[in-house]
Amino acid sequence: MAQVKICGLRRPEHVEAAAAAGARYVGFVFFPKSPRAVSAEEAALLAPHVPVGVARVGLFVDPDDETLGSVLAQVPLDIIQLHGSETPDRVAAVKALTGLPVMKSVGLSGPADLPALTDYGLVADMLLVDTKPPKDSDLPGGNGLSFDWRLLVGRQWLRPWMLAGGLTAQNVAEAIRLTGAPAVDVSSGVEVEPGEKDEALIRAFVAAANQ
Ligand SMILES: O=C(O)c1ccccc1N[C@@H]1O[C@H](COP(=O)(O)O)[C@@H](O)[C@H]1O
Repeated sequence: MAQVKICGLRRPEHVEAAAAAGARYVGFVFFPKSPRAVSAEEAALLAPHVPVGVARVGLFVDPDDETLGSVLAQVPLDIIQLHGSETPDRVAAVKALTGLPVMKSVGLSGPADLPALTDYGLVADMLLVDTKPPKDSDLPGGNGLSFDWRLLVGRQWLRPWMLAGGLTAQNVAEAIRLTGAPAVDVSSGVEVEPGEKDEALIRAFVAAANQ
């Protein structure tokens, strides 16, 4: 049974649906270019809908210290997700600045990308193994694209990790079976259109991940 993170939540009813379905993490996207972006003020209104036992993850893309400080002053977050081109040194600096665990994304398209998981495993608290974004995409994640999961077969890293990238209720069980992922993260796979989550799709995803 894999743990589930539902990312890119923007409405209280979807936060509650994710938690009720059994998600262990909910994600708020602080990246203005995303169709799932929320402001700190909006996230502050969502946070009280997250029950105890469910972690509030703040997703940032190459944030500066001021952005992190401003969001954290308004929103009670449990984990910082860094989904940009942050270096290992920057990951360590964000941990020190915020005092929170940091989950660092690593985009994969082939075997040459795998060593980054070892490098970030030395500093990040968790790893998020995602699909490398297409070169012409405005979004470094949340594109609904999978990578070849066979890249991960038999591999282990220094830190707990999550699998992401193009997961849906239809493919998540197979992705977990193949990779042994202890946790999975989904955004566009539980949406009816970019940025619009759907409660039935959320429930179906969590059920499929728990098969
Ligand atoms: O969801 C977004 O809009 C987003 C924006 C910028 C960086 C990351 C983003 N989402 C993360 O991307 C992966 C995969 O998402 P998907 O399921 O393929 O849509 C996931 O970790 C999200 O947290």
